[in-house]
Amino acid sequence: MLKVSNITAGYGRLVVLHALSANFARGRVTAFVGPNGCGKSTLLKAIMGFMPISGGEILLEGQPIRLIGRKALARRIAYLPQECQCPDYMTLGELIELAGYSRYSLVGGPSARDRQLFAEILDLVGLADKAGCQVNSLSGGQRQRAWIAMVLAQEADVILMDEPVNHLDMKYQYAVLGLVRELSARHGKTVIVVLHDLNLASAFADDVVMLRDGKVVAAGPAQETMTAANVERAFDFEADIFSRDGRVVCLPRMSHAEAVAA
Ligand SMILES: Nc1ncnc2c1ncn2[C@@H]1O[C@H](COP(=O)(O)OP(=O)(O)OP(=O)(O)O)[C@@H](O)[C@H]1O
Repeated sequence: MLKVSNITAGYGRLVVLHALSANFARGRVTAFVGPNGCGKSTLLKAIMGFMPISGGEILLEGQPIRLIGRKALARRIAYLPQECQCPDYMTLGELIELAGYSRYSLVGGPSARDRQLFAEILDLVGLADKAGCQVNSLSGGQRQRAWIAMVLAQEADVILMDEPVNHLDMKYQYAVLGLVRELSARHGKTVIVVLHDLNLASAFADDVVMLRDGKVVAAGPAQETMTAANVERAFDFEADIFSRDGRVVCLPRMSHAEAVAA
């Protein structure tokens, strides 16, 4: 579905991604993990065409992304950046409606089907009673769910999410990632999600790509990539890896006292 082939990209003279390659199949969830500054967000921005790439190619169903117009791309890839903002006056209902703009005709707004979809999505993220509220008046976690609803309302086949559950409590972390996983499995969405929590990555992603310094340290099914050796290579951090109910669990070896001393 989406193929990142040997891409090199960065900011001015700073090269962040070094000949990085990764494949994303339809209907699979891939988690990108890696230390701060290793290039996870940069990769998502490069896929969206928000920054030039100096080498390599990004292909969506075989077509170079750089040749796809912005509106056409919005119908096919939805992107949730790390930081989202909207004007104070905007309500949640308006935000969701805005997300579907690439589907509307020039004169018509959302169709009855669109409105039905928006209501279902708000229900899914637990904000059905907040459609009339200003987005900026919601709590941090509610606002994050509002942004997630916005991305889902775009109805794109590929969804890119940069740390989508950072502000959420445990229940909603699981609810949101569970929902994303179900969308992927049931509707064949290709999902790429940047996560910091390796245990969430192993619980919800089919594949994990571990990055360090803009290069891939390991890529593949979570069970295979999340090994103690790979975690140490990527993060310079010692952890024990356990397997529970077919899911891998990562537990830092370092005690609180050792962390303070380090
Ligand atoms: N707009 C920018 N201009 C210049 N350098 C940037 C810019 N954005 C990011 N960088 C640099 O690019 C590198 C990779 O940043 P990026 O945000 O992709 O990392 P990340 O893996 O997503 O990090 P984090 O886990 O902290 O969110 C860092 O060295 C960062 O300082």
